Amino acid sequence: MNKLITAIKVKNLNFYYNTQKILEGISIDIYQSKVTAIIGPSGCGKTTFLKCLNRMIDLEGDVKVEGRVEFFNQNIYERRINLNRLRRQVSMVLPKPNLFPMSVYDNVAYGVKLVGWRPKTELDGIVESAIKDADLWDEVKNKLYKSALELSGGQQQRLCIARSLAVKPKILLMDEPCFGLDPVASMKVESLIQSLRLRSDLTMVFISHNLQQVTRISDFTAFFQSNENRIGQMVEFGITKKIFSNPCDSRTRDYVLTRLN
Ligand SMILES: Nc1ncnc2c1ncn2[C@@H]1O[C@H](COP(=O)(O)OP(=O)(O)OP(=O)(O)O)[C@@H](O)[C@H]1O
Repeated sequence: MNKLITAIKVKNLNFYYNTQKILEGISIDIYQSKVTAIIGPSGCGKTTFLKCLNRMIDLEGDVKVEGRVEFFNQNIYERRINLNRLRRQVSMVLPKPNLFPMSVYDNVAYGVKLVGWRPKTELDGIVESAIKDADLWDEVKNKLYKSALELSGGQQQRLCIARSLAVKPKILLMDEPCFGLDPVASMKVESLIQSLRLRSDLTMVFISHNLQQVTRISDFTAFFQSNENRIGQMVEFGITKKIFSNPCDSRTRDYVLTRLN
């Protein structure tokens, strides 16, 4: 493997909803241009962790974050951080498509327009290339001005990814991107992640309960689990092949083996 560059460095992260501790002592490096999967049982804090990486967690109300999350060496919990810029650079796709009740085109153009005015021809080019990057162009090129909500669930999810790609994020966070999709639609999202993997300018982090999928599309895997006090911890992090063939921790082995076989 080539020399790894850290895009996001998480150092000793603790997280609380109200006063309840949800995550404890999480330290992990997210490597640039690589795909990192977050796996673990329901309720161990995977989504919470993902939202800490671009401060979407701030929107959850009474929360407290301790420790550091550095995005290319800058602590994102510093006061002077520009949150809109951060969330463009570290973009997040949710489990259920959350498109706006607007046309396909306007959904993808939305974030780009927020950044600043551009001539129509330039905007058209950005929208087309983001939809192509999301492997969706052939399916929607004749429906650009129709409501995005008329697309199938799988197409809507790929359009959400196109909307994120349009603002040229450095990191794409995806929380169970195949949630609720049928196997064919799920496979299309998976192929899309595979094709985005070839891009050296994009780093991806995704949560999945489908461990077969994790072995197919991730380079690194982090296994999270709640401890006896029901606080989420990262049990193990490593190269996906190693986590699934020869993990260091018996808890990882138990989780992975019972779900893969
Ligand atoms: N907005 C909230 N306020 C209070 N507690 C919350 C909130 N959101 C989540 N929690 C709690 O935080 C803990 C971690 O939840 P989280 O959704 O991060 O887990 P998860 O590992 O992503 O679960 P799943 O795999 O089921 O999606 C759970 O105990 C959950 O009930």
